[in-house]
Amino acid sequence: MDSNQTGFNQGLRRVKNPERRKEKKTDMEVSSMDLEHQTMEMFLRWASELGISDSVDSPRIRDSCLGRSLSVADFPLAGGRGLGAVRELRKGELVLKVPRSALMTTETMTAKDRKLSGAINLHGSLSSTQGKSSFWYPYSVHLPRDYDLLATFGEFEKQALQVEEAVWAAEKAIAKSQSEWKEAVTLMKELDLKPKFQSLQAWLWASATISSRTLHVPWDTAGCLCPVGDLFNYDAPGDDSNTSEGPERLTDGGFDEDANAYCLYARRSYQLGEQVLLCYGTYTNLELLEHYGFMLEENSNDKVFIPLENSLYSLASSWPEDSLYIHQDGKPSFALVSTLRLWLTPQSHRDKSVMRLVYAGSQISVKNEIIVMKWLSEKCGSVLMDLPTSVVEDTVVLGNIDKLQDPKLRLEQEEIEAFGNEVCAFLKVYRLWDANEVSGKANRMMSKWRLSVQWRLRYKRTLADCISYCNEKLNILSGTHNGTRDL
Ligand SMILES: C[S@@+](CC[C@H](N)C(=O)[O-])C[C@H]1O[C@@H](n2cnc3c(N)ncnc32)[C@H](O)[C@@H]1O
Repeated sequence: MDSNQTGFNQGLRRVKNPERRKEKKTDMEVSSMDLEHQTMEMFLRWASELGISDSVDSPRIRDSCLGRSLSVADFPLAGGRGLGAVRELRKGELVLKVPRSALMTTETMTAKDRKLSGAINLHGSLSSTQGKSSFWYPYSVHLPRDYDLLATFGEFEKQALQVEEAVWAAEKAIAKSQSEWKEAVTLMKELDLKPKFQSLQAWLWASATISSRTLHVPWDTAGCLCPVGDLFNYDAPGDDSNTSEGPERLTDGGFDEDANAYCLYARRSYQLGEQVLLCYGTYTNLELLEHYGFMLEENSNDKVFIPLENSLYSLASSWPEDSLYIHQDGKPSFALVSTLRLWLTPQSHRDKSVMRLVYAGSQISVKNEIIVMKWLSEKCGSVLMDLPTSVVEDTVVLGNIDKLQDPKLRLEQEEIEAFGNEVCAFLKVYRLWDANEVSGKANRMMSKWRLSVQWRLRYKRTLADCISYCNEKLNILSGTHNGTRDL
């Protein structure tokens, strides 16, 4: 966000962004933006009346609950709509307080909506927030219309993930949503929800809202929806988790019993205009996709798993299977290297001194280390070779998806055909070849497909970086190896 921007309006800002498309907006786009702006103002006033505030001073009902510390703004490259700092913020400073009565939990839902008093089920409750007469309407009108969580992926987007582990995660998420929906249909009928709220589509929307927006509260395992507090976009926890200031909090806030409110704090210092981010927890990119519908190009918590031999897993009893992975920067995990060192040592050589070295995380011998690095490099190479497309091809596909999504480009059929097999297959699946315009649904599926390609590309880059890491180690080791005797 640019600190010289204009248009500041009661905690709601329009930001100038160089990445934003520069084309002139159509009348329809302008009026829908104005409407969004108006309903956002209405929402921020409503939130202020409920005592939500970004100011430490005693709450006084104002025109907006924001404007003292934060403002709503658009961050197209980091989560879209989010909250920006309207002044310099210090690390640890309280930036938002949401009183218990403003949190949407099963408890507050049933208190404010008598029709629901028999149903202790947040899924059902969410659908009933959508009517204009609902107490929660000013909040629910700003919930996203569509989500990109794995459970919402179609067959094409699921297969586009390519990597077995990821395809399987998507399959599991889709199957889980469907079976939960089937179980809930009876309850939804009892609630007499309108048929459109009983559909699988509505269920997916409600589940995704809960998965991607609820915060933990101690009294309700379902968690809570936290108006305004759920506008913070995500930042991964840093590596500085054990600084001199003590361990970094995994989530930057929580329910404070004394204040009887959900309190959110600045996790670091922020300059005026910067986006203020919240850490929702520690997630790999696949987990972010599953629970939140996005991923990070740079995520220090990302883990890349490669298929390993069963005999290696059984040997790794000291380390859980999920500790055998490659970090996003290509470095193999401590447990993976240690297990490989042992696995690649002949059984007859696995004496006490070798075991001691293995558990201490030390190299057994230069010769063994060379075998380990060669094995890992070859393994990553063969995983990459077995995947249907390469890093270069995926980069091209991503660029082509961006072109397809660009409304300014009116592409000719021949141009699109030249985009290659995957693009053509997508257009065929969604019957877009003959369509004059890309429908809303096709656009939404394109965003999910883009995420799949982005995820698999990040996965492949990590494997390629692991090969470089191993080769660098091998260079150093072969120097050592030539100069010394084997241990
Ligand atoms: C709690 S909401 C945050 C506010 C959200 N941007 C909004 O407009 O309502 C969480 C969702 O925001 C998006 N999001 C959050 N952090 C993001 C990030 N760093 N990059 C991309 N998308 C992000 C994801 O869609 C996620 O499911």
